[in-house]
Amino acid sequence: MPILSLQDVSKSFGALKVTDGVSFDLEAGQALGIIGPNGAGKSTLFNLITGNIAPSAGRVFLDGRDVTRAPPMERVRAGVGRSFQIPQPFGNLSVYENLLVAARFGGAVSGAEAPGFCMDILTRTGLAAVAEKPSGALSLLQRKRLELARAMATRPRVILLDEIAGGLTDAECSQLVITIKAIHAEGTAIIWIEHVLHALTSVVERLMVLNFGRMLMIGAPDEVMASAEVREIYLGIEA
Ligand SMILES: Nc1ncnc2c1ncn2[C@@H]1O[C@H](COP(=O)(O)OP(=O)(O)OP(=O)(O)O)[C@@H](O)[C@H]1O
Repeated sequence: MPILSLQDVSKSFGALKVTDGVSFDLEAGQALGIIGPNGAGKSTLFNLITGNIAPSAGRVFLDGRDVTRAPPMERVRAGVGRSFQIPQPFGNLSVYENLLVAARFGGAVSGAEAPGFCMDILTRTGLAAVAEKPSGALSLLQRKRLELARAMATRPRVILLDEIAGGLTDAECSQLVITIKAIHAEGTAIIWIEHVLHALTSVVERLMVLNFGRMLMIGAPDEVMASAEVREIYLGIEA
């Protein structure tokens, strides 16, 4: 059974149909990339998965359970992790303290377990050496790593990443990709919206193209990128 399933999900804001009949399944441990032009409805799709917005039509399932009307916190507890559901990092708190707040907020660990749990995530996301640093003093790459760490703090089985590679140099991006690959290799499913295509396609097994809220194509990344229609849409927006 897929861990996540969308069935004919649509969302309109007034007359604007932002998500138009999207259906797909995500199996446990799978990594799916999402690409599409600005305004294609990518972030809206994440909000529909996390429960931050309700669909106008269609259904969302987690582990076969209909969560279409379930609030965000219930979905977090069911294993959907996304960094921005947790309050933004407090710049004057340390990296470790920020993660502790996220872990306690997500309810994934008891007070006694939390320190070890958080240090383990900081190690896996490459932040152990800066655990005591105020998060406001981090480099961009480290802030991205903290975003990843916060997404992991709720013990997710699927992590939603929204343009996490944006703004990084090629070298920094490669370092972040190594960490994301390691998290994926541990069995965590990933859905990743990203304009930095080479980073995305080095991680995901499947790629979805959204255009005007509709799923234009989903499949193996090389097949999707070989499509003439996709190449045309993507012309000029590839990072
Ligand atoms: N709450 C809202 N109310 C009205 N319109 C909205 C709302 N949220 C999003 N939209 C509109 O829906 C469309 C899709 O937005 P969305 O942010 O999902 O696109 P996106 O593919 O993530 O774009 P980007 O790559 O720029 O982040 C846009 O036209 C946006 O203006």
